[in-house]
Amino acid sequence: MDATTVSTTDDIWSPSWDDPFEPTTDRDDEFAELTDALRAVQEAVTRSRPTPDAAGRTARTLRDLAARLAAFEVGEDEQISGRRWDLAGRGQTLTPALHLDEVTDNRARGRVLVGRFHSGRYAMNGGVTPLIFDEILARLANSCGRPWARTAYLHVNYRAPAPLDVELRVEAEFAGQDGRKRFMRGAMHHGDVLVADVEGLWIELKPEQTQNVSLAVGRGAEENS
Ligand SMILES: CCCCCCCC(=O)SCCNC(=O)CCNC(=O)[C@H](O)C(C)(C)COP(=O)(O)OP(=O)(O)OC[C@H]1O[C@@H](n2cnc3c(N)ncnc32)[C@H](O)[C@@H]1OP(=O)(O)O
Repeated sequence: MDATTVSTTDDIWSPSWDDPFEPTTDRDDEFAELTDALRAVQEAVTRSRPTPDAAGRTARTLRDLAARLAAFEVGEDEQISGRRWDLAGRGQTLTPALHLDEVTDNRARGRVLVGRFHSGRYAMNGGVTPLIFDEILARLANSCGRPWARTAYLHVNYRAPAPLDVELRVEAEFAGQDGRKRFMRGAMHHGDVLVADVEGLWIELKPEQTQNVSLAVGRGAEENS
């Protein structure tokens, strides 16, 4: 078997978790499919209570897959993960896949669905909320040709437990600019219920702070295609 061929573990996995969104990826896109598959594994491992034998066999399979992918390791500027701006989730699996419906000069709107992998016990883990806010606020802060800025703070208020396996709406607003400082606001809703809101500060980087860093929101897709 060459490095691009992997075995499956159909005998062990029988995924039961369906994403009610449309498929997050173009199924002809192999890297996007790989990311989707990894999310499915994360969710399935979290939801399972395998026998020791099934756990051991699965662990060996996963280690085998990691070793096969290690043959394709590249530097951070060459990797695909996190740089596929055209995909929900940008081809990464740290943050739940955020489906962006709109990004304008001063507003962004998206949807996210969080499974048990990101659970803090029957509700979304409190550390995941800032991940989602950071994602959408950063996209807005750095959109429309604005020079790259980094998060200086995120002040999150948790207003209600965020339910799992249902669609949450996430909104971001560009609240103002003062020199290099960009003030951002955001909110997360489940239906009419405000789940969390946030205030964030992004600071535009000075030239010396961008050295050796490839920064381009929205150009990753073409770079990687
Ligand atoms: C779209 C892609 C999705 C991925 C999302 C990724 C987004 C991120 O998570 S970025 C990673 C997390 N953030 C970081 O790692 C940033 C770490 N921090 C830094 O690098 C620096 O502190 C940085 C760049 C934010 C600011 O440093 P520096 O440029 O030296 O700022 P400095 O000149 O001291 O301050 C500029 C202004 O900002 C203010 N400021 C800076 N930090 C803060 C802060 N934490 N709180 C309040 N004000 C602040 C200063 O008071 C100053 O204000 P003023 O101009 O009125 O005097």
